[in-house]
Amino acid sequence: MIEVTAGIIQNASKKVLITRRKAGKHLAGFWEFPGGKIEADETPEVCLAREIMEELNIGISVRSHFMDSTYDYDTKSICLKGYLADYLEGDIILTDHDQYKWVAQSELSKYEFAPADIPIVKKLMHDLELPRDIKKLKSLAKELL
Ligand SMILES: Nc1nc2c([nH]c(=O)n2[C@@H]2O[C@H](COP(=O)(O)OP(=O)(O)OP(=O)(O)O)[C@@H](O)[C@H]2O)c(=O)[nH]1
Ligand SMILES: [Mg+2]
Repeated sequence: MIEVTAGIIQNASKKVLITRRKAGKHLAGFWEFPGGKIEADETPEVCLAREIMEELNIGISVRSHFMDSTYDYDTKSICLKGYLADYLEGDIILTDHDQYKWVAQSELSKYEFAPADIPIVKKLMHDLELPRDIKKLKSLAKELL
């Protein structure tokens, strides 16, 4: 099982950074949360910050673990470790990707993500719906009281 970190990186306006894998790479053309393989003796947090600086030239601050998603591709099995992170500094320079986008969390389902990412996208969309459900419950409770 290959352990891979993936950053759900948010900017000041809460948009999330997604990147598209360039031609020649495994899963070329699919969108992903940028990151990469964890090296020996590296924590996921250190790995993620390193990969993001190497691949995108930006500094981030890793906030917390979000969820893991395991997926068996034909040639390899991957444990994708999703972490929430904040954008800090730097202008994006692409090396492993041919496109990047800052997107609202509610728009994530419009993009074709790598298969291992789908559960992470689903959870991000689901978490977004929670506050709305709580509001509905509150107004229902008021009506009943
Ligand atoms: N970084 C990243 N990799 C993902 C995601 N989803 C997913 O299936 N993968 C797969 O995880 C594997 C390793 O990721 P990677 O190619 O970014 O690893 P890396 O940066 O260390 O690159 P390298 O192997 O070219 O040195 C790839 O097969 C990639 O397709 C994702 O959201 N982010
Ligand atoms: Mg990578």
